[in-house]
Amino acid sequence: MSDNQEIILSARGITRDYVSAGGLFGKTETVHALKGIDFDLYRGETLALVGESGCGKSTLARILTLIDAQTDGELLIRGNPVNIAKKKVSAEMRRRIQIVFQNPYGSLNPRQKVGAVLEEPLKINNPEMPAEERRQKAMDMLLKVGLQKEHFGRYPHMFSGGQRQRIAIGRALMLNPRMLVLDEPVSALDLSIQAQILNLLKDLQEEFNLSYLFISHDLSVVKYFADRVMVMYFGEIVESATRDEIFANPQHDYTKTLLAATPKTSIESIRARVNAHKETA
Ligand SMILES: Nc1ncnc2c1ncn2[C@@H]1O[C@H](COP(=O)(O)OP(=O)(O)OP(=O)(O)O)[C@@H](O)[C@H]1O
Repeated sequence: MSDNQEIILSARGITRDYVSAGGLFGKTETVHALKGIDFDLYRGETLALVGESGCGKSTLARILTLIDAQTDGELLIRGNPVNIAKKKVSAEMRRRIQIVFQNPYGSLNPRQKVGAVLEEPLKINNPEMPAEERRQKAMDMLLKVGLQKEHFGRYPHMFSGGQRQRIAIGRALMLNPRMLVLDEPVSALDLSIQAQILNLLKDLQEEFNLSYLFISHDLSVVKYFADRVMVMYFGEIVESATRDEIFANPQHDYTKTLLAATPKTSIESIRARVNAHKETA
């Protein structure tokens, strides 16, 4: 956890209902996707959100990144309430929280060269910025995420999955956010590439003092990567503790079930892969 305990984001009783028509006899149906989520995210920490498919992880990710509105409850960014449904949100707040999705293939525009992908957030956020300055910032970011100068003019399809995820991470960082929501950022990648991307994320976190909300179904990755862990089950956080506490002494039955389903070997192997990558880097 961070030394200075500065809270970047707080969720207080966040709920999200989805109401859909077309149930039996045309009745509406309500899915209670989130049922009162409470947590604080501190500066510089990685908070993992784990749970099985359908438990509400992506719904929470969309609310935290101001893509979707909560049905009830309060979201605070550095103490300031934000509510997109009530238009209580500034461009500055949007800038501060960015998201990286699981699928680097789907999240990049195939018709945009990498340089343009990286320049776009600056173009939208600060149209007055001179073109040359924008280009330079995009080029600096390209190198920072481990790509090369000559990649600037290439299209996304010319890159591997890992390289595309580097581009997506670079794009997310262009506006100097304080927080990234990482929604299964390495799940679509080969195991050896996962280690490289996790290392890149760790380096960037240290350099920019970033806070991460790290969504994952893979507890071996979480054990390597997270400082704290929240376990979600049917729209509720059923357990929340430090990484070491969760893995050594899980309290909730569902957490125990999740842990029992993760082979010890996979936890060891992610550590070995990451260390191997560090040695060759
Ligand atoms: N637009 C929607 N309309 C109706 N129900 C939805 C909608 N989006 C999500 N849900 C429902 O809300 C619940 C939570 O879904 P959500 O996608 O947040 O879960 P998840 O944990 O992210 O799952 P996955 O890992 O499969 O993406 C599920 O029951 C899902 O069917």
